[in-house]
Amino acid sequence: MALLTCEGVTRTFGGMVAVNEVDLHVNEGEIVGLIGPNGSGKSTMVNLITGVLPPTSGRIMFDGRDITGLPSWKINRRGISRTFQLLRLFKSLSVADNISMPLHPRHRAGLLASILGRSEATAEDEASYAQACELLDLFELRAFADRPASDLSIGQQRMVELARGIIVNPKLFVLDEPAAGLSPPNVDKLIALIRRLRDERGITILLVEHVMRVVQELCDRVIVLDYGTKIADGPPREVSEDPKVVEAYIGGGKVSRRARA
Ligand SMILES: Nc1ncnc2c1ncn2[C@@H]1O[C@H](COP(=O)(O)OP(=O)(O)OP(=O)(O)O)[C@@H](O)[C@H]1O
Repeated sequence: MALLTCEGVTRTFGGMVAVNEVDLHVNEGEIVGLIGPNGSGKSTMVNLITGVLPPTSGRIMFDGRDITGLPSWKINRRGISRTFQLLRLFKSLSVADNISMPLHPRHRAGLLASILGRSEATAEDEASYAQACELLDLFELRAFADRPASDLSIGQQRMVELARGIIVNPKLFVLDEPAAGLSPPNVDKLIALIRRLRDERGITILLVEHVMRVVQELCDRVIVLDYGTKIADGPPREVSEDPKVVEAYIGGGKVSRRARA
């Protein structure tokens, strides 16, 4: 069953069409890759799905409801979580605090009570800390719970970003280039971890990724964008042999192709 459906989704910036009439769906329990040359519209598509940007036209349905144009915090509450291309950790905060941060606005006691140090806030803080530690066990980073995020390597920081994304128990987790800058052993760890998120926690995954090994090994299905238009949608092996996809990549992305034009 489709958890996410985009119908005729378009986004323009001035006269430039970044995403052009895209139809796509992600089924419950699937790991779907969203790929394409530089500038093909992947990040814009992610921003439209997660409410960072409203579409210019088209409709986005999630879990049976229309989420088109909702702000990102509402979309997050409906069950879509995401990571960003650039790491967004608070380096001086502890690893556990970074992971539990998305829980705080949801707490009954809220930020003010937390500042005033009321006991209800303390109980919720303890519960958040325990949840963060449980995820740190899963990510094999438990020993770092109380250390500042700045003590972590880039690979470990990416894991912390993933943990922060799933602490709210999303139905759909959208990952924007999670393998960027990772060493090959860390890419292996990432692949295993994302698979566990789906298999053990039932989280559906939409993954933007340039590292093709991740896409080939992990994805059930791959959607390809080129110049904002969907040009392929199918199993990874089939898509990688599709002449339109080969041409899009050989064409080299927006810089060289627009220069050629
Ligand atoms: N806020 C914006 N204002 C104007 N143009 C934008 C904006 N965001 C994206 N674009 C343009 O939209 C097009 C698609 O960009 P987008 O970042 O979505 O592509 P991408 O496939 O994610 O690229 P990359 O792989 O390099 O991250 C590009 O031509 C980009 O310059």
